[in-house]
Amino acid sequence: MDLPSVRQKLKTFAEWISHYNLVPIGMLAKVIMGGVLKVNNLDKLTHTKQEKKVSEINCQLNNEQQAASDRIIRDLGRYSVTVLDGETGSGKTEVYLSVITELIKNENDAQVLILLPEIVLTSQLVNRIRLRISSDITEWHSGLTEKTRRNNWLSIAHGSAQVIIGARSALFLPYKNLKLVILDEEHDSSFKQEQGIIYNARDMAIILAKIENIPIILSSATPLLETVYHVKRNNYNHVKLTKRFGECQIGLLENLSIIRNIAGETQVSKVEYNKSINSFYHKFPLWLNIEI
Ligand SMILES: Nc1ncnc2c1ncn2[C@@H]1O[C@H](COP(=O)(O)OP(=O)(O)OP(=O)(O)O)[C@@H](O)[C@H]1O
Repeated sequence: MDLPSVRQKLKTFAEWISHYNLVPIGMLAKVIMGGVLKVNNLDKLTHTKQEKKVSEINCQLNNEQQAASDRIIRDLGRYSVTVLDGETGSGKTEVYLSVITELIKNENDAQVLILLPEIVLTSQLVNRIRLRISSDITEWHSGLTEKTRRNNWLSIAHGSAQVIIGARSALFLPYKNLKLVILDEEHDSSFKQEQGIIYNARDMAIILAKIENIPIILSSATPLLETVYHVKRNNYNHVKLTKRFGECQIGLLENLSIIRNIAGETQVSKVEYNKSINSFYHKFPLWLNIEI
């Protein structure tokens, strides 16, 4: 039977997680096997080979997005953490999709992992990417049937799956040639797994990138304070999108970057602005002391 072997880097990653999160390595082995390798179903371990067909992205980036994409592409090929910071609707997803296409264009066998905080976001993004760059997107989350799970796990291990979109546990898959990790909505607390194996997938994704010596992109409209701290210390690269794409409007002034932007463009009166900022400051006092 043509079963993939476990790469040393995956073992190193599992050992690191086990040590850091005080988790028995056996429990991690089970997650790595993805519920796929079972003694009584070895005969079912065959998979449909995926056709590699990531194509040119059919989207023209604006100047700011293009500059962001170019900046990230410059760092492909080695470990780096880049914060892709831009308000909702500024086109962060389009930027990282263009990075993915560029990467796969240059390296035909490269695999990319996009980690999302919620399963429900997975299918939305899968549909969007299918329209944009490729029909072969591989999903990984608890909502898959056993058969799909088996097929996807094997495609990932054999390297025929190229763009993998998943929830937390996708971190532990046996990638053959992982070259880029993207963590979308990096601030989302759902990246914390609080049952069974307790870990923070956001932090562990950075460790995975470090061990694999590959770049990781942290995408967010509201980066975490610890992310802001690392940007200020120059530990992370910082790429900023300052404009929403097109002229779409957002209903509520709930986000500091929106409040700032509106103040900058003086679309609201000073009194309204001060009222918004004071109420925000009341809720999140630390934010206002940190400019990035
Ligand atoms: N260069 C572009 N060309 C065409 N459409 C674009 C472009 N950039 C962004 N858009 C469109 O603008 C909308 C918002 O873009 P996108 O989802 O990439 O933003 P985002 O910053 O990732 O948003 P969120 O923070 O909600 O994840 C989408 O409908 C997207 O298709």
